[in-house]
Amino acid sequence: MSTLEIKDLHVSIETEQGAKEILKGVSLTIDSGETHAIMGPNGSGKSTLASTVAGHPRYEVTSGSITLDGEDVLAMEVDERAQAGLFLAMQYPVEVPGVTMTNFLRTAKTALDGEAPKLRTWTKEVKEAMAQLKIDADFANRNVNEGFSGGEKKRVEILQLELFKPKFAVLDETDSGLDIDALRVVSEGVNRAHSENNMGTMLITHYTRILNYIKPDYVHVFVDGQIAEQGGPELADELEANGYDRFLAAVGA
Ligand SMILES: Nc1ncnc2c1ncn2[C@@H]1O[C@H](COP(=O)(O)OP(=O)(O)OP(=O)(O)O)[C@@H](O)[C@H]1O
Repeated sequence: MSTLEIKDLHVSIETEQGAKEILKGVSLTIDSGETHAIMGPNGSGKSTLASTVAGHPRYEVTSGSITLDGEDVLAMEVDERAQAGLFLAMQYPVEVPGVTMTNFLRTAKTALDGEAPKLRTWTKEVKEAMAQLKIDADFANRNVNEGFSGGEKKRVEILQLELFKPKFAVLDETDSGLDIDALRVVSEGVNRAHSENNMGTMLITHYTRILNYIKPDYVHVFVDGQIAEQGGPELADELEANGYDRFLAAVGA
């Protein structure tokens, strides 16, 4: 079993007015196989948490720690974090002109594993994963995310998740912009990664709809750079019914 542990994390960004603290002491422990949903109002710092775990240079960790099985994640470069088993699916996946999906997937898999996957089994695996995610075979020859619709980009993120087999995934608003069918297909991909690889997940979302498909073990309410409350799936239902008012009032926002 693996553990991703975030302890009393404080993160600032540099603005024109000087340093601004966005995360104000976040603690969260995710074990293999667990799904933790993070819900919170706009601007509360959810994406900042995701980007900090992934190692985005813009975010400065002023105190606290992130460890993966006791190893200091904050001391790792971005590629080392991926090699250690962390995966980030971003709110806005980037386009990579001039690099086909086929080349990208194989190059990334080689970099992650330290050796090239066997061509015959790999090609079969990619084809099967694409079919399960209902991604047309033509996409293999297209440049990464170039001209992909929002929903297509999200499917391709989950394709990577299934092929790269990370220990932990951070999914930042993977449900945004998905139609009902795509939401189901994408959720099934995440669920497969759970059951087949015992992946742990931090799932950032605004809507409880995705939680009908990907069942969270824990729900954390994120307000003003902190976790205001944690509970089980019933907490998501309360948020859906009542919004964030009671949590915002508690921090005086
Ligand atoms: N360059 C910047 N200058 C000032 N404030 C910034 C800058 N970058 C981020 N922030 C602020 O950091 C806060 C946290 O943003 P973040 O994207 O992490 O929130 P979020 O919870 O993911 O929001 P959303 O639900 O809208 O995606 C926001 O108030 C945002 O305006």
